[in-house]
Amino acid sequence: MNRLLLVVVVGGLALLPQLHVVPEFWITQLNYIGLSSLVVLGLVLLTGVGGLTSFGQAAFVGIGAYTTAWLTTRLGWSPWLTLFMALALTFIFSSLIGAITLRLSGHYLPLGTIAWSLSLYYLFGNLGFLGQHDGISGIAPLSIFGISLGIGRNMYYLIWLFVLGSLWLTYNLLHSRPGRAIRALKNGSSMAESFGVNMANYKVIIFVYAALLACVSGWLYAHLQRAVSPSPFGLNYSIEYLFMAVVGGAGSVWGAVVGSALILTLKDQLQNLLPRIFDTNANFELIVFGLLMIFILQYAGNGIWPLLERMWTAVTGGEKQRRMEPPAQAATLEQRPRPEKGSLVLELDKARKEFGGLVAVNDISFKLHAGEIMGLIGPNGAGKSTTFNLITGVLPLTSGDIRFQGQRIDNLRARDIARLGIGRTFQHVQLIPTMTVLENVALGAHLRRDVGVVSAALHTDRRSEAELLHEAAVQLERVGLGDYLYEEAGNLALGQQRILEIARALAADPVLLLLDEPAAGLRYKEKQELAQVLNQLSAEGMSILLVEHDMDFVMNLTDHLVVMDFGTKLAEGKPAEIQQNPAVLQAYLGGIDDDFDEDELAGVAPTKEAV
Ligand SMILES: Nc1ncnc2c1ncn2[C@@H]1O[C@H](COP(=O)(O)OP(=O)(O)OP(=O)(O)O)[C@@H](O)[C@H]1O
Repeated sequence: MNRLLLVVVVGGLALLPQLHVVPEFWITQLNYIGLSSLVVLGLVLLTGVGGLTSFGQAAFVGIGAYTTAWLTTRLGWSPWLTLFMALALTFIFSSLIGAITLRLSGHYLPLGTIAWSLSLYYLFGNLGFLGQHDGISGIAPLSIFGISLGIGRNMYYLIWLFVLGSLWLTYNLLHSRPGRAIRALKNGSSMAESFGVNMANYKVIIFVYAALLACVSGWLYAHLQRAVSPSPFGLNYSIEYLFMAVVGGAGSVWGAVVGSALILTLKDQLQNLLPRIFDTNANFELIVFGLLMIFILQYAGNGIWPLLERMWTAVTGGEKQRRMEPPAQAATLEQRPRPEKGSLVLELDKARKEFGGLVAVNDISFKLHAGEIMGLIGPNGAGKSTTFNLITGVLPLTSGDIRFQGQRIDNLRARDIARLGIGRTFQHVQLIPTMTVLENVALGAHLRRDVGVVSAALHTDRRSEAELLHEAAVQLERVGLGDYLYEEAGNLALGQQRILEIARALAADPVLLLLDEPAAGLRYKEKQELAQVLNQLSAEGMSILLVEHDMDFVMNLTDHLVVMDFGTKLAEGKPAEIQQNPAVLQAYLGGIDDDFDEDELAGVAPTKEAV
């Protein structure tokens, strides 16, 4: 949000209760909007950003509310102490169910959240010491420094202090090292894991984070309402929170406030208006909400906030200017030691991969040395990408072994292999399209700094963050994308997106670079520039293994080629030898692949050795 607008919003919020013309009803309404905003903010992170749908947030509100209700009324604890108790309880509970539920994928995950949310709801309603369905009443109001928060106008300040604080924490978190990993969750796990991100951990982290926000909301609710009963913690309310997130804009922190304000205001107005129109007390507002949901999904799939943001930018134009500034100068990240030029970097020994009855990689063996550029070529379906996935740990080997700098890696996970110094790009570009080019590349440097969630949320990570962004900018400059730092990655042409993937892989400071069809979609001049960058990297000692269908590009660039066909190694040697190899010519001329023709393979362009 623009700073000026932020000052206006915060100033307005602070002044509102002081204006006695503002009726008590609106203060109460704003208090409930604040309470909902806290829960919905958690959903923005969990569902909007992380792509994990939860129908159980109201249950966590219940844990916060019941903990303080019971401890203050039955044991006489201070409410401020119960806040920590409620947070601790929610932390333990959400970590446990998160670790279990988040293993589920697809529609099983929302179903799982419904299951435990219903269980908790019935637990609240049936436990005798929690007052069963009558709940607990007589909860004392909060007070700070002798000032009672028993009246709505005072409680308002505390609620909105929590809301603004949570918005700040969440915004910081999203724009940080862990935040980039969280934003990668939605795109599936293989890409981010290839840069060392432990995706399962981050899923649990955002689940717990969202649960803690809901718990705070419940704690505040109990002391505002001064009584708790199970009904506001049921499935209906969880659905309503999700609804608020979608309507407000599940991808942006302010969407939580906008969604909560819109839905609660609309609900209240409709509850007044509809009975008068239809002369009945039936819950017709639910029908209106259903229609509204269809309308929003149809015409503003990302919710209301992005529309408001776009309108504001169009009016002020200020955002554009700020975007032009490159990230601040920062210390250069330290590099891992490079292997001696010519030393053995990668060795595949009878690597084999079977998919059921299909042998996609059939006992392939080859060696790659430091500073060498090796090409892996072959017709479509030859097993090249599968070989890449075996090396990077995305797929497990059926048999054989793979060694990287002497260490066996075929039993390691993708993120552990990334940690050893293997960077990669993907055959089908895997970027986070709504994230800037700079942030996408910074994700590649994930393992080079160790910033945790707490430090990111409190924004004490400034130095590390500046170093990561600086490194990302340096790599983008190196591959020729320095003019696109703040462009959304999804707006780049496909060829540029491939180059962006190379910059991201370089940001990981790899010893070995695996490039899957890097030249696809590039124009002639761009290919030449790419070849120049790769040659320079190789001169610096980087080992490169690339899969490529463009024969001119491969023959000019590589030192060594391995040719695959139907999963088997057909030939291996220098480009000039491969061009003359009868078996290779036969494989390409057999009509298996349209990408090749005889002239192309025969090397119309001079090969690297000839140059
Ligand atoms: N996950 C999978 N499950 C089953 N079969 C697979 C899987 N991945 C790849 N294959 C099959 O393995 C074979 C090799 O595929 P691979 O993608 O490795 O070939 P490729 O040489 O990279 O082809 P292209 O040049 O078209 O990308 C193909 O027959 C493919 O259908």
